[in-house]
Amino acid sequence: MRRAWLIASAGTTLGIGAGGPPVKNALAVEALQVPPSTNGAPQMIGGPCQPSQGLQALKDPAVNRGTATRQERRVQRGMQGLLPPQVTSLQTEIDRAHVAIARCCSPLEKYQAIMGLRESSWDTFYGLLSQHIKEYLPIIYTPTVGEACQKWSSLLHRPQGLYISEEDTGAVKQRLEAWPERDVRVVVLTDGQRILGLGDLGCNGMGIPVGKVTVHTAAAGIHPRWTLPIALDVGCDTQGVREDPLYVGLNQERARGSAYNRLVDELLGALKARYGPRVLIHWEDFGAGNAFRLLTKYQEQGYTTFNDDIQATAAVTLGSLYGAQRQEGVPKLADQTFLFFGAGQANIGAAQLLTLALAQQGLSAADARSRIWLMDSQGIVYEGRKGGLSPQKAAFARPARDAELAQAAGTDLDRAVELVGPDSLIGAAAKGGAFSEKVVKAITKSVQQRHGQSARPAIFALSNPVEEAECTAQQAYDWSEGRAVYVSGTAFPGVERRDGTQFTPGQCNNCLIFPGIALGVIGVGAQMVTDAMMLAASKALSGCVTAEELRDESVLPRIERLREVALKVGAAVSLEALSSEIASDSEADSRKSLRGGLGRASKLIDIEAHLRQLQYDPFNGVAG
Ligand SMILES: O=C([O-])CC(=O)C(=O)O
Ligand SMILES: [Mg+2]
Repeated sequence: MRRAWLIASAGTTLGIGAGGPPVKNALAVEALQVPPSTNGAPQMIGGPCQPSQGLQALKDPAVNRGTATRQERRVQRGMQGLLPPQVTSLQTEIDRAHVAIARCCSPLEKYQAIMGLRESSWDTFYGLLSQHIKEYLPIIYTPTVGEACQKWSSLLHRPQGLYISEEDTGAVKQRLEAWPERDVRVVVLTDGQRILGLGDLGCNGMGIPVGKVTVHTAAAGIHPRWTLPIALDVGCDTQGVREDPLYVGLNQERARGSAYNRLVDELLGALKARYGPRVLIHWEDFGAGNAFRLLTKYQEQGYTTFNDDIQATAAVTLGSLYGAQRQEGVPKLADQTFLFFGAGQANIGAAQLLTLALAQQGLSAADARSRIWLMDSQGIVYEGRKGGLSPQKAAFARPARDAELAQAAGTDLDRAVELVGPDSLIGAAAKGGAFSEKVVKAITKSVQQRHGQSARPAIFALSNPVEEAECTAQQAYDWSEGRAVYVSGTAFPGVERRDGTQFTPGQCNNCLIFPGIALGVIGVGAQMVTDAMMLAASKALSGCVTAEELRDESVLPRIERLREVALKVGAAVSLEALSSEIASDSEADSRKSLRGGLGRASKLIDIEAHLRQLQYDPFNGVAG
């Protein structure tokens, strides 16, 4: 079939392949109200001018709605006979999927069934997620996605993203052309080196960007067409992964140095050339040695980019600290001492953002840093420690006068807590069980000594998946005699109080932040992702927490409110981009009121309305 691609200007209505945001049905082909392109690329809408027919159409997840396909559509697209005669609502299709998935016996079986649905019908899949997000988020995302990555090589998939391997060096542009979509706005990229807390899974890490783009759509309504998951395969240093005869990746040690850099550079250049200068690059689960370096390098080169594990995790951690402050007994942020256990991307990012938050509360940068202690596998980080420090750790190294204390603590966390006397303990070291009874008792005692009997420590066990968590919610509660304000990276079941009542602490996962960042950036065509935008996101997140959630010991909004939270975070991010003049001119000009003289609250409402218009809604698609 001859294929022709349509190039559209913002706001026009075109006949194209199905699946975009809603609209009129002119010319007996799907019509799409083309949302304004904010990535600076010519807006080419993917899809042949002639819509696919019959079985071909039903194999397209953007078109297929199963029995919810309208009769006229069945006739137009030659689908009669290929579908059972009953024409139902999308709700019936969703209910059918729900029943079918409920038959699966394990989380991994559910993962396979639901991801199969994603490959078969976007509207049914995202409709199902919108109605059952609490049930399915732990399947499509952490923790089950971790198990899926560990077993990726023995799962059956249809292509869900792009694999770019070291062998593609020199031909990345051509590989990128295999991806059918012309208007991609968010690329989630991993090299698989540090998948959750599971280590180097190489090419099997693909499950993570696939899960993240799914959450971009489910939470922020980023259209599935606008997202592209990429696994960069440069090898894998985990012997066990490579020895699996079914392993799908390159059977080699990880490429490093110039070979690695050349491939990343070529990929980033190709993405920019194909999708425009403002395509959002979301880095995910890179090793610490590359994560900071690549982020800085491509920020400096003018890419619109953020690292989820550094910046979005930082924003949700800071959001949790803001939320914790709203609980009675928790000292104000500016009066606290913070001990970060683990000095990897998550905790360094959180320490960096916290420094900015404290500066906003009037502390000098030096004073802010003096409240922060970092502890890694060699103990407390201090100036002049043997073996040297990375620049990121060096920024938080304790002055030489603390060397003696650090040496006395050694690598014992309970000793460090006794000596430092923190009010907040933030664990992100992927050391399951590191917050022992002794540690929890020591921090509870130290907070009470400094701030009085009713004071409460913040204990954050952020490592993923669940077996890597530093302590469970129940342990934190029991060992602190009910005082700990607790959050975890992966959801825990409810905690039983001594009086028999239950409560459920919040889940401090970057999924409360990254979808809103993408929505906020895309919504105004922001040219970069700044720390100020991350701070704005944290504040918006903690602003979403309700009094009822606080009463239920959740200092973060409930995960089932993901979509509502993404919109609030997105609006705050867009507003920050507009105020600091980093929104693209064309987009901001088309929405003068967003820049205009309205008050902050009215502007936020106006921006939310604008962002809502851009969101994909499975119940309002064109495919039916
Ligand atoms: O994926 C998650 O649940 C959070 C995350 O980014 C990580 O742990 O690397
Ligand atoms: Mg991650």
